[in-house]
Amino acid sequence: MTIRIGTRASKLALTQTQQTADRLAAVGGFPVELVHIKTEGDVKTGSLSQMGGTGVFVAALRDALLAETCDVAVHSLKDLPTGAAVGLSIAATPKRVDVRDVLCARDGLTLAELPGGAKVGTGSPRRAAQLRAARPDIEVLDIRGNVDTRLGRVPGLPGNATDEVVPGKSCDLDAVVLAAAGLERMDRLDTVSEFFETDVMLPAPGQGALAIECRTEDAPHVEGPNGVLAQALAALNDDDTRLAVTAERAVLARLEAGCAAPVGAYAFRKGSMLHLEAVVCAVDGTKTVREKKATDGLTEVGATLLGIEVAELLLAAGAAEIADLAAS
Ligand SMILES: NCc1[nH]cc(CCC(=O)O)c1CC(=O)O
Repeated sequence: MTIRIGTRASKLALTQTQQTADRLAAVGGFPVELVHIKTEGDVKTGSLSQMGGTGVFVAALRDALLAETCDVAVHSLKDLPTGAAVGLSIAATPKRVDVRDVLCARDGLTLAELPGGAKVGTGSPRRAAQLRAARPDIEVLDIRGNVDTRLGRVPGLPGNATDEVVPGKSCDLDAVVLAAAGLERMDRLDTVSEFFETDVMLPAPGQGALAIECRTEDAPHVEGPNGVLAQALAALNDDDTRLAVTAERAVLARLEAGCAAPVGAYAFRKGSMLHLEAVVCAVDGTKTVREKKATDGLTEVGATLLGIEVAELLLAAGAAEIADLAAS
C-alpha cells in the first residue's frame, strides 16, 4: 500500500510536503509518493482576493482527497480556512517551527534603522498594519508572488537571482516582510535582517505550523482500531502545537474574520497554562486593540473557549469598528 500525498507545485509547498512525506514513511514503514495537484491559485495570476483568497490553494487539495486522488494533504495551517471540511479531518499538527515574522532588508537594516520613506513590501494587511503602527513614516507597498519573488524585490539579499533594478519586479524595495517559517523551510534564513518579537508584530493564527489532512475514516480515532496510516499520523502530532493553534484559530472564527482581516494571534503552552494574545489593527496603523488571557484548561475545548474569550474582549474593545473583519 502506497500512501499518496497531494501537494501544490510551489517550492515552499513541495519542500514542506516532501519533509512531511519522509517523516510519515519513516514512522509508518509504508511507501509514500507525491501527487502534484494544480490549484486555481497556481494557475491564475493577479489579486488573491479576486480568486476568493488563499482558500483557493486549499480547495483543490481537499477535492483531491475526497476524490481519492490522494490520501493525505499537507497545508500551511495559516492558509487553512477555519470552517471544517465535510468528510475530512486534520489528523496531525506537527511541532510548529518559528512563529515570527521577519524583516529582510537591504544592507542588513532593522525596522528602526530604515530611513523615513523607505519602501517595504508585504501582501498581508496584518503585517502592513503592524508595520505602519511601528513606523508611520515608511511606505508600505502591496506585493504578490512566491517567497523567492518577494525576496528578489530587495537588492543584495543572499541567494537572489539578479541585481537588476526593475520597478515592480526586482531590487526595487528597501525591505520585505515574510514568515520565518517559510524561509527556514526553504533554507533562506540568511536573508533575515530582523526577527520581530510578538510585541511588535503578532503572527497570523497558525503561522509556522502545518496541518496534515486526510479523509476522516483514515484519521486517528480516540476509540476503535487505527489503521497504519492513522497510527503514523498520530505519531506526527504535537499536542502543544494543536492546543496553541486551536486557540488562535478560535479567535479568527469568533471574529468571523476573513483571510485578509488584520488579525494576529499567538498562543503557547507554558507549564500548566495555555497563554493567548491577539491583536486587531486598523490597516493604516493608527489604531490597535490587543488582548491576552490564559487558561489551565489544556484541552481542545479549553483552548477553543480561550480563543472565544479573547475574541470577545477584542470586540468589546472596538475591534469591529477599527478594522474590516470580513475582508477576504
Ligand atoms: N501566505 C503564504 C504563506 N503561507 C505559509 C507561509 C510560510 C509560513 C508558515 O508556514 O506559516 C507563507 C509565506 C509567508 O507568509 O511568508
